[in-house]
Amino acid sequence: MAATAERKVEVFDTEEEVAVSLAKYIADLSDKFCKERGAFTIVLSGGSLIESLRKLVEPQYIDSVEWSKWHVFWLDERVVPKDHKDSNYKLAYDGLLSKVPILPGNVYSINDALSPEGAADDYETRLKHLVNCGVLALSAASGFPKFDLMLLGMGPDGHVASLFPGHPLLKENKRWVTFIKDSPKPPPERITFTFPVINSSAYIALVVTGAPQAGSVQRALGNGQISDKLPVQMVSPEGELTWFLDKDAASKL
Ligand SMILES: O=C1O[C@H](COP(=O)(O)O)[C@@H](O)[C@H](O)[C@H]1O
Repeated sequence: MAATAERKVEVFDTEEEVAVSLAKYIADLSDKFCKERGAFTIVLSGGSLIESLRKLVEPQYIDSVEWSKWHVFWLDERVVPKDHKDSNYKLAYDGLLSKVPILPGNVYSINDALSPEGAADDYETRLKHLVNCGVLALSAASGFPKFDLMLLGMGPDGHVASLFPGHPLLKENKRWVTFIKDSPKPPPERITFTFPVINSSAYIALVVTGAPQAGSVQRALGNGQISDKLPVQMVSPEGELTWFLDKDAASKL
């Protein structure tokens, strides 16, 4: 479905250098899309990614980024209350959103009062509404929503979003947002964007730090021929894919 991605791999000595470079990358894309279309649609993951966004709250970016034009989404979310320790929304709110002047109405968190099925349906319906009102673009190539930037993390097992190795959801090709009730990583109930949505993105940053991830990074970026693809190997956007790795994550390359 998606055209072959333009892929860049950036390796930094430290996670601190990853965070510095990532902040500039995001700020530059924000500037580009705010100028081009008057809005910037950015998709956050949970996990270690949020800590790596810490440089965005420094004065240099607080004062220059057009935060009021940001529209913030989640690649995946755990179906727990928003104040629960496992909530990806809470993680992002505490680490970033509470510290920058993004309009509350432009932060699209899930309805945590619904079941996983209901929350996935509700999120997909809200995305369709945002396409209809022009906030969210639609990919002419795939017919799925085209976010300006997605920030992906990767688990040690090679999962991205809540799309886990060997799970049937890897093959979902109709839904924009779906749900899982048997996530191998707790908590079990989650909603997640599907691969057709991920791969319709204009830009994707895959941010991976730490030694436990090195084996999956090697499988994804090394030369070995392995027939069984890890979820991370299925990330192939219409636009540009950039890996941000620290030395530990890249240690087996
Ligand atoms: O459960 C999740 O895990 C992945 C990876 O997290 P990390 O802490 O290993 O970076 C994360 O990207 C996803 O959003 C989250 O729900």
